[in-house]
Amino acid sequence: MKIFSAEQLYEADKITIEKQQITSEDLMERAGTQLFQWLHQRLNGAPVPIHIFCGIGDNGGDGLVVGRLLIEHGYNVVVYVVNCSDKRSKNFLLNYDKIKNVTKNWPILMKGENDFPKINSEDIIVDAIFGIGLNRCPGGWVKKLIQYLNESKAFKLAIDIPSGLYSNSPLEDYEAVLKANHTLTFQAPKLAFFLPETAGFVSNFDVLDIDLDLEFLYNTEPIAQLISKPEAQRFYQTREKFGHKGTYGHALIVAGSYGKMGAAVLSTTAAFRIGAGMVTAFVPKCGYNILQTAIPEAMVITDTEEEFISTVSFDFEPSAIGIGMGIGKNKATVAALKKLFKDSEIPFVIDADALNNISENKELLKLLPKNSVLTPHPGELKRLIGEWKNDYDKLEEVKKFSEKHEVVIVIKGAYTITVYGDKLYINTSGNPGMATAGSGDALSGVITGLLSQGYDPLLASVFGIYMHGCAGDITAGQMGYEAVMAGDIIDNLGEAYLDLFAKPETDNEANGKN
Ligand SMILES: NC(=O)C1=CN([C@@H]2O[C@H](COP(=O)(O)OP(=O)(O)OC[C@H]3O[C@@H](n4cnc5c(N)ncnc54)[C@H](O)[C@@H]3O)[C@@H](O)[C@H]2O)[C@H](O)CC1
Ligand SMILES: [K+]
Repeated sequence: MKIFSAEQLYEADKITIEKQQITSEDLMERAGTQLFQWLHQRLNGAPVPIHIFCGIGDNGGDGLVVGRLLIEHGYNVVVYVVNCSDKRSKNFLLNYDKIKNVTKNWPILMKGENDFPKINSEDIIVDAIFGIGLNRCPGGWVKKLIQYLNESKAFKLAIDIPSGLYSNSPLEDYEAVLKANHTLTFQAPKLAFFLPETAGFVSNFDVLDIDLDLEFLYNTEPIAQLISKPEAQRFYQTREKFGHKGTYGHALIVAGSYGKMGAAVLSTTAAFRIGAGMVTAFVPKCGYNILQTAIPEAMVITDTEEEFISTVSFDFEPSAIGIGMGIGKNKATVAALKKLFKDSEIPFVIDADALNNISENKELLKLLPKNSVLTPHPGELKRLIGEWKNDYDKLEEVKKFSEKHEVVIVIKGAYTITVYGDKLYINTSGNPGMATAGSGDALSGVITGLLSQGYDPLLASVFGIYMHGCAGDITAGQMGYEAVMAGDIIDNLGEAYLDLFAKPETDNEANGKN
């Protein structure tokens, strides 16, 4: 699914109105009707008090539409107009008149703190104050109203976007944003829903399709691309009947140091589980028995050093190299990286201490093999590209780094974001159970294993991240978040493949009625 900027959505509105020969009022009615149906399906006529807070623009207009429809269906609704300015949008005014024709309880004009209504914890708050037209940080009594609503225990439903949040630019005041329990957003989610500093205001959301012009949406370059199952299904490369282990590549995992051999075991196993035909682990001598015992399927080459990597040598042409997991920062290891990067044309996955070694030895940056995949967690990213002001600044800096060094950067997090040039791919699988030691080692092994099967670096990253997260979701479903360990995620990669094309369970199957 594509993510568009506010400007692109306004453009989509305009084109939809022209091409479908409708008015903007019709489009608002369409949006408001979708909102009503979502609520009506869930409320089923329940007499719960619903407080709708309308701004004076089209977000407010949506609030008036859904308010009118709820009132017409007998719901217990009070509508307030948050009079933050004397301006009124055209469609706000049209719907302000319409709602007055269906009730004698006309919208209540709010002019300040004295007008804040009493809201009980079992009530519902509908936030239609600001949408994607927010153009400055809410202040004064309007900010206080947002804080008042946040203090309420009532269920908060945001229309299009929680008021006070920009759809795709940095926040100025975290106190002036509604903390929505659920957001109903039109046509496509907004970038702010997925970034660490702002995702917390959205928590859950549903996308309401308001039938914007498909051709425009198809032809418009998005500011980011969401990666979910449909995209992953398209990335998957089927296996031919007559494949053999050589068909699926021979990956090399360069990992481990004394006390951190587990990273080598996890990444090597993950490369196998995601489908590499053969995997050789290159480890310090101390890892030989460990690897041969833990993964008999893997071949093992050892360094001349007992406890750390000093010279990487191998007698075959790897189809992909994953390096860094648990390797530590010994000077000899840095020298080995230099030599390896200089001589090699093979696609790399560069993780963990290999990234830290690059950050501390900037001459390694110039040697970075093109089309490598770098997989930093936020701390490693800071060391690599320096501090950033906010999430948007971070993304811009990472795009510049990716373009300059011609590499794929995987920014690991709740929504892992893959950056390639100026393109952003936001993963939607995964869960907090995956914040556990070794999860990153497993991901590096997965991406290396996909590279080794011939997936290009961008596809190997985006598809690998999705599969790693999907395996994590299956694991959390089996044992809950807290018990998830990296090895369990790897063990469920096979299940993740099966899940990719499993037909969705019908309600009867889900309820055990076949
Ligand atoms: N295609 C769609 O997604 C559709 C979206 N719809 C809704 O329209 C809003 C956007 O409406 P717009 O009138 O452009 O802006 P807002 O309602 O978000 O803003 C209201 C108004 O408030 C002023 N304003 C902005 N910031 C502040 C502030 N901090 N303090 C005071 N006043 C402020 C600003 O001048 C705006 O005029 C979108 O979110 C959807 O809800 C359509 O209904 C259907 C199609
Ligand atoms: K809103």
